[in-house]
Amino acid sequence: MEKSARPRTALNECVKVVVRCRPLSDREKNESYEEVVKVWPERGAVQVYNPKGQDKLFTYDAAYDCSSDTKTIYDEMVRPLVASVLDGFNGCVFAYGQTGTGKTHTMEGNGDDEGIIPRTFRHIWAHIENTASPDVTHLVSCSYVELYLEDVRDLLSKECKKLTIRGQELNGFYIPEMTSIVCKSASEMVRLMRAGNRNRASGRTDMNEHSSRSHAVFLVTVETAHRSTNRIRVGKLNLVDLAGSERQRKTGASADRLREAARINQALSSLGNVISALAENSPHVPYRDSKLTRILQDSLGGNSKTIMIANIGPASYNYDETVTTLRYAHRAKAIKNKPVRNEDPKDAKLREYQAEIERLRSLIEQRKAIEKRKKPPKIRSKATPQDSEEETASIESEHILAESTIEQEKTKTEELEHQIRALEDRLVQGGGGKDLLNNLNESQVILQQRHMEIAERKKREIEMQQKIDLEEETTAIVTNTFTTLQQEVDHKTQRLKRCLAKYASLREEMVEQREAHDSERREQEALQAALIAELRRRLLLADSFVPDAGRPTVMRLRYNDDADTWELPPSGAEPLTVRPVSTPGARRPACLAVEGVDAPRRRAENLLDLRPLPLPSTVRHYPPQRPQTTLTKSVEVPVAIKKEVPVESRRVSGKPRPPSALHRLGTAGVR
Ligand SMILES: Nc1ncnc2c1ncn2[C@@H]1O[C@H](COP(=O)(O)OP(=O)(O)OP(=O)(O)O)[C@@H](O)[C@H]1O
Repeated sequence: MEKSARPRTALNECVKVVVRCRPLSDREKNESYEEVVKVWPERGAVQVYNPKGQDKLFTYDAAYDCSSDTKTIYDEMVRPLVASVLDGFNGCVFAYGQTGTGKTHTMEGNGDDEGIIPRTFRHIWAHIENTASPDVTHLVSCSYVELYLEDVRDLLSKECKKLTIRGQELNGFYIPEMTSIVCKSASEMVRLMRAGNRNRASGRTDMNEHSSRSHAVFLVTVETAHRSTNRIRVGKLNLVDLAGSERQRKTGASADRLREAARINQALSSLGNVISALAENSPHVPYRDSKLTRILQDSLGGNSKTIMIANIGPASYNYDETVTTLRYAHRAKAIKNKPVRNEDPKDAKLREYQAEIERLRSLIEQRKAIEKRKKPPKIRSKATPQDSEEETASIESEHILAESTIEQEKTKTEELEHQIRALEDRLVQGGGGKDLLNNLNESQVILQQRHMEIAERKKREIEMQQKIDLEEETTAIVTNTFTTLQQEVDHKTQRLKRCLAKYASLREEMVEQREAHDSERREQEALQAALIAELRRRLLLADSFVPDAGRPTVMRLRYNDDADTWELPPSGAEPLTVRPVSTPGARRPACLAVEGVDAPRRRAENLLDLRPLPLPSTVRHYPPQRPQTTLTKSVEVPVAIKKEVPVESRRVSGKPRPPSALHRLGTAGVR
């Protein structure tokens, strides 16, 4: 992601939230799970049957049931957003949901059901072809990154190199070294997407055969220059396929899958915190908490038009996760963004290319002018038989020199012309369209416009329906006239009952939310315990096998949060916690009195005792085996030697053993 221009004057626009429910999977059908989700597309509502209490009803900008296809979602919701991107706005479409609910299916597609990402490519190129004119120039470039285990990886680079997110909350975050490839057609973009997908981390879990183990962001940048106005508009579109939230007991994750799951859930929880903070208009939004929220900063509460697609499954055994996703999505509805058209931003590549083409053209002109002014090198006529041998040789060498100078000049000019052609080739100039206008005809454009109009009308219908539902109650009260007192009492009793029912349902909701929160916490604790156990195993291995010599270096490693790397501070930069002991041959001798913490000469310097707390010994000391000998009067080993020497003092003669990594970890979290 490149640094985006900050908004100048912006109108607030809420994040649009869409819910899509997938059909029951074969496995769910075989295990005879009930369907607990009912979608009301015409109301934009989703109802979830609650086995323990009242049903839950949530309303959104749109809701799609299991019979709907991605084409409908694209035409009704995403098409207007992509049209805005082509007009110079930033846009973001992100799919969120529990693992195995169809996020990748929605974003990338599956078989005949083409996903949102390839549909976007076709839409962009249809627009470029349709607006082709000598006045307009387009430049389309793509990048593809994934966030895997808190590493940002470039999916379009050869070795998926790790990238660093730069910037600050105030000016926005960006990824400067991300590969950006200029594309000339929709099929080229699809090829890029597929190449990136091959590099993407995925794996098998009990919930999904091909589960995405990373959050992926496909960034499309469309730059449009108008020659008549000399203005450049830059629209950036983030297409995000998040990894799914998952519960360890359902996915059966262990080892690497467990580590991935922990990171996925951590990033999603940070995303949830950002959404909550924005929805509640909190003064602090914790974007810095994870890389995912840094990448999505502009899309959530910033300069962008955003659509969230919440994917859910209908099976009863996923009731808790479905309700959590729906609550999450409902909260996101309140987020207000401030989109503005990006006009003439500093980092527009198109401007750079145009300037470079101009510079190369003027260079060629200059060369041509100089060549014209230059007198052609005086070349003597060919050697005659009367010329001496020396003269003949000099004339020939002059000839060769002149020819090579002319040749060099020619190649240089050709090189410059080639560079211009290469740059121009990257730009899609209107009118010069090779096979541009072949694919799309007028009627298709009209059809697309009609689609947008229908979608707009449908959206308004849903909004109206939701308003009507909301106002129905109030209107009934106002319009009711009562002929008898009893009638009024009955009506008011009915209202009271309804209010009490609502109150009860809210209380129930509160209890459920608390339970959900508790169960999530328990899940996180279990995950944390499993991870710490794994970490302790690794640290034990490190303590047992990393040689003493390398230990101090390892212990000096510090994590730099900003640069997002482990760093080794230069030696001597840190204050010493323990005074170094003298070595044999050194000026001062080492003795126990000097090395002890309470040594008088040490007291003034070490006010804090920074040594790690001792852990109970994990090593069992076996008594030395008595040699099996027939001698009755064996030589007794002196008691002083047999006595177990404490670990600390055993090392006094040499260097003290540096604190083990296990000491630093302590016993926290281990069961
Ligand atoms: N709307 C749908 N219609 C038919 N099948 C679907 C639909 N949505 C998802 N599926 C099927 O469900 C399975 C899981 O889908 P997918 O891999 O897209 O889930 P996901 O949410 O991306 O999972 P994860 O988070 O683990 O990557 C796939 O086999 C997919 O074909």
